[in-house]
Amino acid sequence: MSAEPVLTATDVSIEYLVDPPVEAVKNVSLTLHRGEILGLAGESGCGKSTLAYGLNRLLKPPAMMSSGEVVFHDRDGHDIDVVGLDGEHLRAFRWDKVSMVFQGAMNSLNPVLSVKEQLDDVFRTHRPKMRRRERLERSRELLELVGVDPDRLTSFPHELSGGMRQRMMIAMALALDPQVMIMDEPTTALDVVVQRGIIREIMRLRERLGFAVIFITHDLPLLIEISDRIAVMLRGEIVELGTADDIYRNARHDYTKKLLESFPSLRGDRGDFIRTGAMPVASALTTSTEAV
Ligand SMILES: Nc1ncnc2c1ncn2[C@@H]1O[C@H](COP(=O)(O)OP(=O)(O)OP(=O)(O)O)[C@@H](O)[C@H]1O
Repeated sequence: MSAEPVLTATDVSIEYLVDPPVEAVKNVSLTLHRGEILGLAGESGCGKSTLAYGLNRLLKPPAMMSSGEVVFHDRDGHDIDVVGLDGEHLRAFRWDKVSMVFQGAMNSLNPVLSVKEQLDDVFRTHRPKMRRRERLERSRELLELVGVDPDRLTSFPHELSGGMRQRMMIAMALALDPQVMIMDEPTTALDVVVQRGIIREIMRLRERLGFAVIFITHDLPLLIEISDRIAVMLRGEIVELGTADDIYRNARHDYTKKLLESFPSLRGDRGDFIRTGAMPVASALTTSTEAV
């Protein structure tokens, strides 16, 4: 992780314009650094997804960003005012600079197109100069990157296991070499062994490709395991933000303490294996390399 910022949010507030209006995100400021994994923790309904969607300009009515600034610091040195983007510029920004992996790949993948056709779509839209052969090579490479046999390119989503579909989503999110990936409960619907395999893959890819991650999950032990820093949200506000070690060992806010206590595996000595050793993820997660 570097100290160089890649995404800065300042005083972001987001409302759902329903009756009565819901203030889902309130004056949130945070900085995501290049290559860092920032975990977003907090109970259901605290505003994690709304904030993530806001950062990537994916909010749809009745959601509205009522105030705030989001700036993307591109690797070529330019700053992009994300809130001000529209039309072609917004389309080029999403996927290219910041991509997103949602829970439940079946809802995000197109059921009537093969994986190859879906990856091809991404390239044809964002990299119109790429030749057919290059697109195919890059698609095969992406599948290999996420631990799926490239021969699966011709498969349709329903022909793949849940874990493979989620890996395909990650491949699509990686397709344009984004600098930030927002992952909203990317493995929640999967069983624990599959989850661990995918999380390990994400960590490995992050090391190799250097993108930063905003990782959203209810699984606080997992967040402590994989994050560099963790932001704890409560009723739309970030009430604590610190290194994962600090959050785990020296939580200050009562709510963070309560959240930690609600995970028995984090209490007392049993939790001490977490984040010890040089490779926390490898130490605590299974070492199977099978793509499931
Ligand atoms: N379409 C909507 N209309 C009105 N209120 C909404 C809508 N979507 C979300 N909300 C409200 O906004 C608040 C934040 O919701 P959000 O989904 O961002 O929370 P979350 O922390 O991501 O929850 P979860 O972990 O369950 O996904 C909640 O109070 C929720 O009820």
